[in-house]
Amino acid sequence: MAKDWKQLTYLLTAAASNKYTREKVLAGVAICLFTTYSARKLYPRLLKSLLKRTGTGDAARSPHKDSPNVDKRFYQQLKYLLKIIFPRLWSKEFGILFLHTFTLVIRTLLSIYVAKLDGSIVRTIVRRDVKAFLLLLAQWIGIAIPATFVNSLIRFLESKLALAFRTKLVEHAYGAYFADQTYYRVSNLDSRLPNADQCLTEDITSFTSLLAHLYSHLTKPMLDVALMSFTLYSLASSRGASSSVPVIVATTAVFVTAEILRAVSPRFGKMVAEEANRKGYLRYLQSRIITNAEEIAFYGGHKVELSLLQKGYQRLKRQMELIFCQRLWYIMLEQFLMKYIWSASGLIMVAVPIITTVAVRSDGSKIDDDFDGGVSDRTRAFTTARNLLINSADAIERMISSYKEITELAGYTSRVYAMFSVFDDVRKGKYERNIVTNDKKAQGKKQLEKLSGPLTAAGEVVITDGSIFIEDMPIITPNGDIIVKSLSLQIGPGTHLLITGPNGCGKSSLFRILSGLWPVYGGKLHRPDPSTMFYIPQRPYMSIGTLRDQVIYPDTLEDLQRKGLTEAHLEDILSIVNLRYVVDREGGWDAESDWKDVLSGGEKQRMGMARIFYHRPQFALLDECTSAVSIDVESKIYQTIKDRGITLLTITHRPSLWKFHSHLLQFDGEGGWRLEKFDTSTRLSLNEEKQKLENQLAGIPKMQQRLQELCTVLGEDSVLLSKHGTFNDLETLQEVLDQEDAADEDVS
Ligand SMILES: Nc1ncnc2c1ncn2[C@@H]1O[C@H](COP(=O)(O)OP(=O)(O)OP(=O)(O)O)[C@@H](O)[C@H]1O
Repeated sequence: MAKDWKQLTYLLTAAASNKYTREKVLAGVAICLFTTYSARKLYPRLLKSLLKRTGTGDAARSPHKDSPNVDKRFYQQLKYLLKIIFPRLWSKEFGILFLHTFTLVIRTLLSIYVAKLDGSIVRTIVRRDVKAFLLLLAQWIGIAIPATFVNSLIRFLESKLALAFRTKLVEHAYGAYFADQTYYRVSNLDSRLPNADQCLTEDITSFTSLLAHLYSHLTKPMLDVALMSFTLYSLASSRGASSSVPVIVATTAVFVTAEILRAVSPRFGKMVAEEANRKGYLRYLQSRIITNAEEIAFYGGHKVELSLLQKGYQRLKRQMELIFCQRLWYIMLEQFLMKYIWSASGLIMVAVPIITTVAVRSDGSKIDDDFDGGVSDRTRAFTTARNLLINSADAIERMISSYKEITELAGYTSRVYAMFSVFDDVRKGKYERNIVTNDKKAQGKKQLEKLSGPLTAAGEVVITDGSIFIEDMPIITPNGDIIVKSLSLQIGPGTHLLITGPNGCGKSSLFRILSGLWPVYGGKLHRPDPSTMFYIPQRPYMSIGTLRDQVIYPDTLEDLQRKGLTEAHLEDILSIVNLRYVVDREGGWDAESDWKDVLSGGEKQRMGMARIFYHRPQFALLDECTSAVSIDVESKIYQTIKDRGITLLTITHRPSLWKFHSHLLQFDGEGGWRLEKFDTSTRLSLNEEKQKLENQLAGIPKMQQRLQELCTVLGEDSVLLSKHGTFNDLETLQEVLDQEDAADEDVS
């Protein structure tokens, strides 16, 4: 065994040794050049030529626009991602990579050793040398233990490498996704990343697994080819054969194969990216059903949802089938060229030196003059060479066949890179969105003005200590629609503002701008830090966690303890919103449940209001958040908020809440607005009169219809109807009634 190790070392240092003649060294250099050429030139050439077919272009910011290919852009994107994975040289990831590479080298050396051992065993069999055979067999079994361990270690380190890569990317992605409300902006203000969840989970996993796999699958074959070619060369040289024939045969076989595969390779990168896209869409459809299960069940909407799911699945299936079909013939061709054509050229490579030369020992005696005519030695040489050749062919096959995987990697690289670049852009306030035209959107509504060109957040935003000051600020949707052209108002502490207006006039949008979710596209906005404003939305949000977590959201238990608050405080808060009973009903503060389903609509809204009393903000932004709460509890909650010194900014349609506000901001739904001091009593009496009139007039069409019926039954005309026909609107009716009154007065 020690002898064989010695031989291996000898082979590796042979090039530097002066035992080789000039011709041998030149042949060795030729083999090394061939190996290097295959690994470094042929391969990229193959990739480059493919680019010509698929078309290149410099890195566009959004890879979804162009199909991902193995091109300059792919290398740039990969470089960007590798910088995230390997932030510095001395990192854990580099450590694993180094260990993995070291194991791959060991594996190659072991393969060479095993190939030679195999040849020697065959020779002992041909020579019928039992003692030597048993000795070599013991060596065979002995080497199997480290060899199998190294094989298993390679897989283990590959998985560790993939996990380490994934951890780095996930940490980076989460950091970017949760910075500056990017998670909101990505889906609401930008349309480049429709399935961020798919990118954050599936795509990162696929990318990192493929990257680690490819590292292993490219490094090992390159090492194999280099070391095994050298060993093959030394075997041929030991028989005094020229190395030129094998080199020419091998180069021609590899070059021709690569050229053929280049010409016919399908665009796997593009196909894989599309597959990931469709997977993401299907996932989105499924998650929508889980989120809205109750609503869909009430509507009985399962047919529509099922058909949407089926369509989504069919789209994915079609794409997967396309990839399978392309792979079917591509792999067939690959196998044909690499297994059969290469084997044939391999046999030529092995046979030529053995057939054409006579091996000579260093003392000048011919091996063929041995007692068996040199048969056993030729058999050993053939077996060893064949083993090495099979291993090398296998290695080159793996290198070329991994091109398919590289194109797939290009697909995932493009998606993961796209995710990071969109996160980056959105964080910097650069948004791209597919603009919806007004025509369809504004049916039955006044046409909204639309901004042309890219939207830029040109407004001035200043953080103040306490008041909100808005000057000439437009309210513009992410779609570019100008809902309000210019808004100016000032809200100091204690200015309790009620906001009203028709649906879609921009009430919630004003809150989005105040909270920093939407950019300020013009004018001035001076406001306190968003952390001092607490927004309660129309749809109450329940988090995952305990009952306590629901009240203190988004604080954690540690925050609660740091603030010095106790469960007694929380119980007081729940008493204000009439929810104290929930603590007992659900089994205490530590109870965990699916709160979205466990609490009723009104309970959820009251829980939302409880958060105001826990956080005690300067401003409470309440967006129709008590529509399911009974009026008495609602009044109690509003009064307590005011008593605690919190300023109200309320969107509501309920007159019962008017009395808690001092000012009214009224949007007209056509871009206009009015701000006035709120005179609750006058407004209430006017509202009462309006409702009375509405109730009275609501009966008129019915009365009119009944009058018509009576006329038909009696066969008589009505004075009102004969004069004016039917009343199409209330104005006409009023006119008729006035005329009738005047006529009656004249008569009397
Ligand atoms: N993320 C978004 N992207 C594009 N347009 C949006 C977005 N969110 C809201 N809009 C549009 O902005 C307009 C104003 O919406 P907003 O939610 O402010 O209305 P609202 O006055 O609060 O209505 P409602 O009383 O029905 O709640 C609507 O036309 C809506 O379609």
